[in-house]
Amino acid sequence: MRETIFALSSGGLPSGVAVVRMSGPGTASALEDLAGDLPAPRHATLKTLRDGDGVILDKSLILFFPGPHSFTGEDCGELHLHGGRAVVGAILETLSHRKNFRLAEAGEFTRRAFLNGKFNLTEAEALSDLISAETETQRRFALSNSESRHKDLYGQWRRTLIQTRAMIEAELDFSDEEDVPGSVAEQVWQEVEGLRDSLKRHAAGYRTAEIIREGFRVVILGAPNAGKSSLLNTLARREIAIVTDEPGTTRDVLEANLDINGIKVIVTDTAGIRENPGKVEALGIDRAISRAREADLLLLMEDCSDPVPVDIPYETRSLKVGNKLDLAGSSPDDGRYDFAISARTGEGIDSLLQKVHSLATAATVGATETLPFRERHVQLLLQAANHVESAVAAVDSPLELRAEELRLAADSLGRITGTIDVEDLLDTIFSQFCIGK
Ligand SMILES: Nc1nc2c(ncn2[C@@H]2O[C@H](COP(=O)(O)OP(=O)(O)OP(=O)(O)O)[C@@H](O)[C@H]2O)c(=O)[nH]1
Ligand SMILES: [K+]
Ligand SMILES: [Mg+2]
Repeated sequence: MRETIFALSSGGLPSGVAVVRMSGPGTASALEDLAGDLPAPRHATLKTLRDGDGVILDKSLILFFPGPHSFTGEDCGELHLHGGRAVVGAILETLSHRKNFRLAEAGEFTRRAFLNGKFNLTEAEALSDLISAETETQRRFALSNSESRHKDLYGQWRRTLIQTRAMIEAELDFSDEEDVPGSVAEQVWQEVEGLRDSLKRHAAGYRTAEIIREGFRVVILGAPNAGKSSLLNTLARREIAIVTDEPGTTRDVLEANLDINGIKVIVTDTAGIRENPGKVEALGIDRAISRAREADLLLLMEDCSDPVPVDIPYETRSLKVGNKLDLAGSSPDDGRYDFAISARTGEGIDSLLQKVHSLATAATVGATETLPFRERHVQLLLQAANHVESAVAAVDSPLELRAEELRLAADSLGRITGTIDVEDLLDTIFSQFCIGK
């Protein structure tokens, strides 16, 4: 018999209300035993909940959602408890003693919903993103991905591939006849080549999705004492990094997550770069340089009252920032810096932030398009593109083989949304969800 799963689905305790959710065949009898009788479907009903010995557990709103019209497609129940640790503890304890009841694993409710056809895989992943969304851009992106737009797009591409196969197979069937129109094949292959390009272009859009989901990465680089850590603290509005007048204070990589007008930005402070550093500092400098390579934007910082430029090779977009404007007396030479600021007085910080915001916005404009938003999606898309490429390139191969490549490409696409067997992927995908989801 299928187990009934349960979990605290609301956040940390204590809280005003705590929602315990359950799903599975034992739901109705559990609600009945707890509340005395089963409430009408989908009607919030105030009930006194008791354990098996009749001891009162809590007075709470309870809901019953009979399957298949529920979140998971199974019978589901919700207990809206008083959000105390002992209350929730007592309820979970009582449920755990029921036969075939157990605590849900991470993402298990959503997994059951997926298996019952409530949504496809990308929609489930988008739901997980919606729960972790911290900024407006992340929220909107996750919501739009929770619609069927991936399934629509990949479905359309799969249909093209399947139709093409059908045409090739038709050609095979008639190949012993004289007047098979060779031009049909030509036109078909052109379309397939176009599809390969679309797949590649679409896969490349992952970078935009990554910036939205993970954050736009800004790395501050510069000589020791330029004021990098001071800038990080000013931007984060708290003392994340130690600031002293000693050059070489920061040895490690420090990060602050900012929400700049709805976009997640990760600012990284690094060890000051200089010749002949100490042992620990040298390791810090290596880290600084490797972070700089992954950055979306570098802030190359100098003390503008005493500039010591650093010279490292990089290809990333960068801005030159002159700090300690308050010490420089007057604005530094025109053109030497993109921005002159004082991490101490806050002068110039707003316009620097505005610039960072506009660059981050530019990097995320693609958010309204359908984009792959997991590494997993990209791998399958590139797999599909490679199969299509093999089909296109194998001009001298038998048509059967080329048709087979197209079938493999269509399957790769189907795996993204879970249209095609994905059993082996489910553990990895749903374990990234939180408990109770
Ligand atoms: N007057 C003035 N002093 C500043 C400003 N920004 C930083 N400082 C001072 O400069 C010194 C170095 O600042 P840090 O923020 O530690 O510099 P850093 O670049 O992180 O230095 P390292 O970690 O050693 O590479 C400290 O004494 C700060 O108080 C500024 O805008 N104006
Ligand atoms: K310092
Ligand atoms: Mg520092």
